Amino acid sequence: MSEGRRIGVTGATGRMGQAVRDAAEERGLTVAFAVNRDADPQLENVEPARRFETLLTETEPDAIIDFTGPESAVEYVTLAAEAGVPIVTGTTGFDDEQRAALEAAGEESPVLLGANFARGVQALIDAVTAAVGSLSEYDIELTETHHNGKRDAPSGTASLILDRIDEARGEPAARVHGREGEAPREAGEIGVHARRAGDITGEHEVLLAGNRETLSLTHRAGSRSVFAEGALDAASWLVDQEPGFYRFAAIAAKLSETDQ
Ligand SMILES: NC(=O)C1=CN([C@@H]2O[C@H](COP(=O)(O)OP(=O)(O)OC[C@H]3O[C@@H](n4cnc5c(N)ncnc54)[C@H](OP(=O)(O)O)[C@@H]3O)[C@@H](O)[C@H]2O)C=CC1
Ligand SMILES: O=C(O)C1=N[C@H](C(=O)O)C[C@H](O)C1
Repeated sequence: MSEGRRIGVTGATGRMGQAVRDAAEERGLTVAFAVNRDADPQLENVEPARRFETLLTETEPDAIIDFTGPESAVEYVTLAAEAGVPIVTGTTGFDDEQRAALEAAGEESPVLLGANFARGVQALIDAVTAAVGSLSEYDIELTETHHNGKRDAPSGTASLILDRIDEARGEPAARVHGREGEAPREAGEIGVHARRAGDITGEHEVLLAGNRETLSLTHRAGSRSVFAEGALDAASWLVDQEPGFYRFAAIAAKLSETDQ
């Protein structure tokens, strides 16, 4: 997002909300408002979530960036769309109904969803798709590792990668979440493993194994600023778009050509 633009931030005191505000400040953007569910009245510049609608009208931001939880993200996306303000959400863990609500909001105003705003993850997905295409008979296991505060599992990124593998294979694979007891591997299934530990920012590994070789493709995020920068780039692109429901994966390549 370019200097001088004004953004609203939801989930502002969360891990990502804080990273977005820091990245915005570094770029010379103005945070028009910041809200959090239970904002501490002692905290400067963060208001309680119930003031969201009022702040939308009062501060007229160019775009909103949301990293909260599925229920609240749907609420913010719906309200922003009604007000005609473009909104980027990086929240993960949506169910089908919530996803449909996000898509419906896109009919009124630009809405962009991204399960992972790191450029390296987009490259990982491309590499995985290519590998699955040429190693079609190999077993696949996916492991994602995140900090101990993460709520949803598997990660939004893991689900995205699994969807792309299904597309590359031309059919949906059975997703086996962890294994316990007598659980021999069935042909074609994908084992999915979610680890939660310490303050790990986010790692995704796709393992492809044949009988005499393995290929391991891994992305590790070194800092949340990677996600925050990607979300700001997405917002910068979104403010010039017509109403619609957009996915980060579909525009990431355009951003890397222009903004980096
Ligand atoms: N797309 C991407 O690149 C990335 C996506 N994410 C996703 O972003 C989301 C947030 O992650 P993270 O920042 O680590 O989580 P945190 O729990 O650290 O932050 C979420 C924040 O949202 C606040 N919140 C919850 N409900 C509301 C509400 N109704 N109104 C306003 N604020 C609210 C929480 O407040 P309280 O603490 O009071 O509940 C908290 O401050 C997750 O879904 C995560 O998977 C994370 C990293 C990168
Ligand atoms: O909760 C996180 O931290 C992250 N969530 C996203 C996800 O669920 O894929 C992206 C990133 O891995 C960090």
